[in-house]
Amino acid sequence: MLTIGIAGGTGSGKTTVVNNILKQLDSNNVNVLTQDNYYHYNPELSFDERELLNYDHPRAIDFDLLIEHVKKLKSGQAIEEPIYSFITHSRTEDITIIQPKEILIVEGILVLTNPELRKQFDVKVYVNVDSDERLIRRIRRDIQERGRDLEEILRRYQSTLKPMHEEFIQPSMAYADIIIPTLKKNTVAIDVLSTVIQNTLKNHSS
Ligand SMILES: Nc1ncnc2c1ncn2[C@@H]1O[C@H](COP(=O)(O)OP(=O)(O)O)[C@@H](O)[C@H]1O
Ligand SMILES: Nc1ccn([C@@H]2O[C@H](COP(=O)(O)O)[C@@H](O)[C@H]2O)c(=O)n1
Repeated sequence: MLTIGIAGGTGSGKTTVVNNILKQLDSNNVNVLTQDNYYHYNPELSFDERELLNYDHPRAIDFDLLIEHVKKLKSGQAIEEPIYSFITHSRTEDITIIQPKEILIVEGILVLTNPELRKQFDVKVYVNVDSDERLIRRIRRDIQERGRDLEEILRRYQSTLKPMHEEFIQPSMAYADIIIPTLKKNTVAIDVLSTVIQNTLKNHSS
């Protein structure tokens, strides 16, 4: 199995890059694990308490479970991936059963910050976009898709998102094999990654 880690700040375009790669491939051969589904489960906290948590620190992620799932898939076993809701700040009751496939993509802001998880990746990618652009994209997306208002987004940006980005996420770019700038449509980088994946699939089937 070829395992690819894709990191980058919030709003950098990780999900968009993954979707563009999937468009060029037979998606029957590819699994995508999203770090967002591995936020710690905090059922003992109220909604108001969960809303105040720092979701940009590595401690917010259940890396033990994420690493266990990556290892299981790599060893040919199925996993039960949790499903997270940004509306309730919590895991839902649902899960997705994922069967192993030839390609595994793991994407999320913090996936290159954890040494044990990094070891699992054959290719490490960082999507790099400046903070102004990411904040603009985040405001638009969180209002349209994640049920947030401007005040909540800006409060989170100043209190946790920006400091955590500078302390943990941006420095993790140093571990990347490939850095994708997505201020423009970066078709060349997408083509390169898709070719690496297609070549791996060809080598496995020959
Ligand atoms: N190259 C790009 N140019 C303009 N907008 C983009 C680009 N890539 C992503 N976006 C937009 O920015 C927002 C955040 O992108 P997304 O892929 O969800 O980022 P991430 O997964 O890194 O948080 C989305 O609304 C998406 O449509
Ligand atoms: N309950 C939550 C959990 C996380 N976030 C924010 O999501 C961002 C990571 O997701 P991307 O798709 O943007 O990479 C991260 O910056 C958290 O602040 C949230 O708002 N609420």
